[in-house]
Amino acid sequence: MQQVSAPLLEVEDLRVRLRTPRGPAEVVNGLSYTVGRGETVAVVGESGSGKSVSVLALLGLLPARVATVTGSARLDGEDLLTMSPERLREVRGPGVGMVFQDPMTSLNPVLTIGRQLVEGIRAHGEVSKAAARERAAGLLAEVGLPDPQRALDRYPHELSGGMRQRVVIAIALANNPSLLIADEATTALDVTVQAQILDLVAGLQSEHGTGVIWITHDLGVVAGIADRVLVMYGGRCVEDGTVDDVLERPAHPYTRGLLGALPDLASADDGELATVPGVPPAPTDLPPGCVFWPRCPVRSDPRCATEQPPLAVVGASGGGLPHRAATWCEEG
Ligand SMILES: Nc1ncnc2c1ncn2[C@@H]1O[C@H](COP(=O)(O)OP(=O)(O)OP(=O)(O)O)[C@@H](O)[C@H]1O
Repeated sequence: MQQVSAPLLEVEDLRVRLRTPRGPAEVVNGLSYTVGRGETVAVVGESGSGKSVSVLALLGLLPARVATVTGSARLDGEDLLTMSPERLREVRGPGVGMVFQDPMTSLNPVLTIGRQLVEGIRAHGEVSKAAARERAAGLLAEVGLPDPQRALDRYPHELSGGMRQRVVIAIALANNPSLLIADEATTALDVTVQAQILDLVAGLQSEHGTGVIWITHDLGVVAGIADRVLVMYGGRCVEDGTVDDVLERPAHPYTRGLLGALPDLASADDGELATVPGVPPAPTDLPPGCVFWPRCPVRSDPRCATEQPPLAVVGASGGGLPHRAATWCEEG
């Protein structure tokens, strides 16, 4: 699905600095991207590249005493980063659905599944309790929970991890959000259930024009659901473009490493992002030039070590969408 009107979400120059015992950590460094209505943007990158922190920052979920967030993130024109906490809470419910890796962080252990779903549904619309319960059971069936009526009366600890994650997904989808943020949301689920969830999300997108940010390590999922891909490294976007551009014609040595396209650089692992030798830079001590320079086998330009490459257009593809990469290396 392609973006047709003004983007649903416009993130501009997002920066997150965390206070850590080892000094300030620049965890997200000038991230800019858009998500169109009905569009899916996959965010990929190694552990620690700033993917989770960047979406937590959008939703005001980082504790203010340790995190400084700057930039802007306009959802339907309204900046999430400067809105009042009350307004943000209003927007988060029906406007943005979130699914994070650990379902227990999203579920209240002392409330039944039904109560949590029904409360979510009723908080944002005039719905009777009975109708909300019906909708809750329907949603649980849609995410593949067996015996949804019975599941409504259970507490989170009575369900398996996979079941709990499906409940969290049902809650996130309950109000047909305009934006869905999923952070490794289906990683722990088996492939059949994962396929079911991805279908459900695709249905929501075509019916309601939901924009999706999908953080994943799974290249099969990226290839299957993403319209565009954003590759993060060291808190920066090092490459973005349509799914075909990034997966078929990766321009950044880091992306090529992740895709196993640089045989010296990476070892591919069944459908997962490949493992690139070496470790990412500490966010308290980022290199002055290209953020990937210390691990890069290409280093074909003298500026690699000293000057940070801008995210520049490397080619345009179908629909005129740019393919961008932040590298000095000619051959990528
Ligand atoms: N509460 C925190 N305090 C200090 N540093 C943190 C905190 N949370 C995250 N970080 C640091 O921020 C950086 C980015 O972490 P983040 O979780 O966003 O990475 P990620 O790309 O989402 O990784 P993963 O794929 O493992 O979820 C890491 O260096 C991490 O150590």
